[in-house]
Amino acid sequence: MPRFAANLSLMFTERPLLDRFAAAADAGFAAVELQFPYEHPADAIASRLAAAGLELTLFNLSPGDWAAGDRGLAALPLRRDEFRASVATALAYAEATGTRKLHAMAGIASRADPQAQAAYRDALRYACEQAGPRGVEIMIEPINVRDMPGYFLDDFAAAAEIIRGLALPNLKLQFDVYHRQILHGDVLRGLEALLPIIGHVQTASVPGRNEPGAGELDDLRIFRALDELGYGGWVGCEYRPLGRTEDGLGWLQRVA
Ligand SMILES: O=C(O)[C@@H](O)C(=O)CO
Ligand SMILES: [Mg+2]
Repeated sequence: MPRFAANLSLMFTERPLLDRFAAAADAGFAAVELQFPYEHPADAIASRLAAAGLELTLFNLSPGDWAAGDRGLAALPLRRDEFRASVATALAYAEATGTRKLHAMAGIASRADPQAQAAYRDALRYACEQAGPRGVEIMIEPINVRDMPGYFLDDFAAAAEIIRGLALPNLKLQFDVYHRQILHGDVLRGLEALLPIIGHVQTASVPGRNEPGAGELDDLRIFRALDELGYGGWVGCEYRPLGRTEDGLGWLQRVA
């Protein structure tokens, strides 16, 4: 079975963020991921990771002003400077926390807009150039537009075309099984076809985005397929527990 990382933005939310690291370690996780770490100084996160003996596998670049509706900056031509600043901030956090994967969210824009397309490619080139010498990979993740209406990158084939077209050694696909199933289905064939460009995988049941096994897919079969395909990375558990986080970890014991 693959190795699982708890997503501390959605799991263990019964406590403040900084207290979730110890809770994840106590529950048996060796790694965690985060959506946005920026409310806390990087060294505060680093010391909680060290104290809990955890690896931080991935977090996102700043998405802009989430409360105002921003969902990333990469495809927004007028936010180029802000995007570039977010790369520098994320790389400083990555260095402090030993994180090797960063997800660059695209933003709310149309893929049919040539200016958005050009901005996106320029932003990804810039982020990869900055991240490469530091041993960091940049992820792009197709997100379903039921959850995020108007999101630029809502198609796995489009993401693959961008990654293959840019041909940057540290630009990879974040394959979130939850989004894949809602957008296209055909999860196993998708994993198989896209494996060479996959840099990170995330899981949640569909449609509720809860514990693996709680939805319409055979999530355990998907985990086995990841193993069979030779995926050696972490699987981020980006789900909202149905009840108390610890009470919903039976699926993890079953796959361990
Ligand atoms: O799937 C998601 O929503 C996340 O991976 C993310 O980073 C954006 O919220
Ligand atoms: Mg995701």
